[in-house]
Amino acid sequence: MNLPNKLAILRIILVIPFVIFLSLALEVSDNTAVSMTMRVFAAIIFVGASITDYYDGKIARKYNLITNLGKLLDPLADKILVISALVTLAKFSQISLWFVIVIIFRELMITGLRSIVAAEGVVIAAESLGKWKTATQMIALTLIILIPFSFTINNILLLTPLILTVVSGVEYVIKCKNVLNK
Ligand SMILES: O=P(O)(O)OC[C@H](O)CO
Repeated sequence: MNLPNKLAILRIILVIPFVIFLSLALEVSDNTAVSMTMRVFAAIIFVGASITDYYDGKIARKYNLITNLGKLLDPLADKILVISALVTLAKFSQISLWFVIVIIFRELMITGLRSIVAAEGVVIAAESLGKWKTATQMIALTLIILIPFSFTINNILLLTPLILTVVSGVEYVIKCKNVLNK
């Protein structure tokens, strides 16, 4: 359990206070001081957790701490964080449930494929498109968490991450298919 993996675990643990603050913010009206304060707390935790995503990879590469556990844990922690934000926002009708379903479907499918391929002895780490997908998801979600936009604007903000989620998902499916066909 090296530092990058500990940071990924921290990202998972931070989901608990994050969901509590975001739910509290959305339960009260959109523009009260209480709601805005809760939004700011939720956004700070979300951004903090997202930053650990940037640093765990950087530290792992710099200090040669890349492990198979890390290659699986890092994307999993990102997915847990992003999905927790999406589900909470959908629960309070802030974003389209269909967007959430598509993203969860992709994330579950890729995690499943990663495990199947890992059982064959091949570990598929995050690709550049997958990293962009996660980065754009985190940026769009930070804006949606922090600012009480309308339902339509929230969904427009999620369009780019949604497209990258699908396209990068297809890229992984092709990669896994090639590994399994070998
Ligand atoms: O697209 P994935 O599943 O490889 O996830 C990418 C990671 O979240 C990048 O840190």
